[in-house]
Amino acid sequence: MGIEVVVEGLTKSFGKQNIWQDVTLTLPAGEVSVMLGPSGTGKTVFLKSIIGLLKPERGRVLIDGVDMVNSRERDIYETRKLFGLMFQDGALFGSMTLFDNIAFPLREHTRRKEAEIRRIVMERMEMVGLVGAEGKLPGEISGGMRKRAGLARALVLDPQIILCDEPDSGLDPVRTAYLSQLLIDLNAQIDATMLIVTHNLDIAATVPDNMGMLFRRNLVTFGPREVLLTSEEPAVAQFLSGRREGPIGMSEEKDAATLALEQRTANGAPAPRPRRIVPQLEPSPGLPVRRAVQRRRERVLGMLAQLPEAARSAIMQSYAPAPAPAPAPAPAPRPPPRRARRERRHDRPAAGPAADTADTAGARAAPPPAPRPRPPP
Ligand SMILES: Nc1ncnc2c1ncn2[C@@H]1O[C@H](COP(=O)(O)OP(=O)(O)OP(=O)(O)O)[C@@H](O)[C@H]1O
Repeated sequence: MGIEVVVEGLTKSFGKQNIWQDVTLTLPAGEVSVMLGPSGTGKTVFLKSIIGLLKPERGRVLIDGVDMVNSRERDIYETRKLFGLMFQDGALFGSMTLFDNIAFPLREHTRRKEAEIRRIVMERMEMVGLVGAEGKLPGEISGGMRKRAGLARALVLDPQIILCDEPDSGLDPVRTAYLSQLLIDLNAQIDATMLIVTHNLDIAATVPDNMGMLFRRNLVTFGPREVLLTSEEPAVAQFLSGRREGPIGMSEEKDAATLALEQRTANGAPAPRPRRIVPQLEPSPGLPVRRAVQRRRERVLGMLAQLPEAARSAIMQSYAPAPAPAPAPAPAPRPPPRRARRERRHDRPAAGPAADTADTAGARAAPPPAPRPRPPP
């Protein structure tokens, strides 16, 4: 099972530029979380801080008892082996085949024999649907395949925490939909804790158990997906509806004058689209159920009283038992005996739709016998 990641009071600056401050959240073990936020709000910096590649000046990131900010470098290095990283561009070595790229962490960090490495690499390539492309160079394959290769490489060391930085960047909507399914399928198969940074609203709507958003140097919110998806917080609502009207501007945030002008002219702006929570993706048929689902259910129901009303009702709806299937239609009445039928025919009014008897209805419902398939010429 994946490992819980506890972030407490994390603050990161580069010189005088504060990126975000006092970020506190927990990535629940084995669940999938998404971090949203306009460009430049420090999502990548957040991922790098979790894995200990960047050093925040305050706060802690606790993983299995190790603080990735303040512990000894040796402990941080060891704990980093629990992670799988998928970068925006796949970060593949251009001169190596996909096989060698994916095998790279195994050859670098383990003493496994080549036969064992081959088995693991081929297994991961199968998981991401790349079997047959082992000999290709990154430059010879599509962007979607490069992403999947990056994901396969992130998986070879059996990570318990997977960080994905904009896995959808550069992908068309169809490939993005496949990638969303792949992420859920992976979670079902390996039960790892996952954090995905993305701008993609389809991924955000269908993949995660939990969601958060960074804006204006703060974590606006983090919690069960329903909290963010029903949030009335202006920056969240604007981001989710992809509108220009709201506090998010071209350069991350608007100044007060622009916002005031916008509010004065708000009457002319198109009405925001109503928001609807779509169901979370299920693993593909044949895969195990996600073990995180039951754990999350218990966790979320336990915190229900502390959540806003809209989120509470969305959660209750999602956990409501599925409606019972509609009752089977009553069997058609049996045709009366022949004599009675003949008598009744005399009473019948003019023929029309109302004259639909069990006989005719039955005749209509029975499809004509299907023609037998002809053998091919
Ligand atoms: N090593 C660094 N040194 C100085 N500044 C940095 C460094 N890394 C990132 N930054 C700055 O931190 C800010 C946040 O960058 P980051 O890449 O984390 O944003 P992001 O939210 O991931 O953006 P995007 O969605 O566009 O990828 C930016 O202003 C960036 O210039």
